[in-house]
Amino acid sequence: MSDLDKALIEAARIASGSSYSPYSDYAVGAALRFSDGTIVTGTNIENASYGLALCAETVAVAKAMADGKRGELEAVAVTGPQDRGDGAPITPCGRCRQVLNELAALGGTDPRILCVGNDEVREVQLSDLLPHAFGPAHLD
Ligand SMILES: O=c1ccn([C@H]2C[C@H](O)[C@@H](CO)O2)c(=O)[nH]1
Repeated sequence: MSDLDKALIEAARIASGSSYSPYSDYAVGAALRFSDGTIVTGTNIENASYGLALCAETVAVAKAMADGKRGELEAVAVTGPQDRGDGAPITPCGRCRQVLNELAALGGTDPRILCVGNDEVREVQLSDLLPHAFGPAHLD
């Protein structure tokens, strides 16, 4: 794995340290890398009204876009807790796939998604996770 990808995964892990997840105790970290090298991170933010939880990936996209970031989204790393489940790589939920797709479409990329597990990093493309996506082009 490249040093750039290792750094992206590390950034996601560090971000998960700020997770506010008292209800699930499931800290997720996400890190976005743009083609200019910029990294934007996010972590999950839960709510006493459980269904209002914000996922790490969605928070990262919101942070980037709120700061005016509109570049080419190159890669995304997602990390979860290492002591839960079977340690399989964590994959973005359905809503996060759609949210990521919007940012990716703006920059015209199909980003690599690095799904981090305990013993493995599974790399997929966003288009693998969300084939035939609905996006901004449909509204032209
Ligand atoms: O891709 C995912 C999947 C889940 N979560 C969060 C939502 C909730 O806070 C916790 C348990 O579902 O993990 C994310 O942040 N990203």
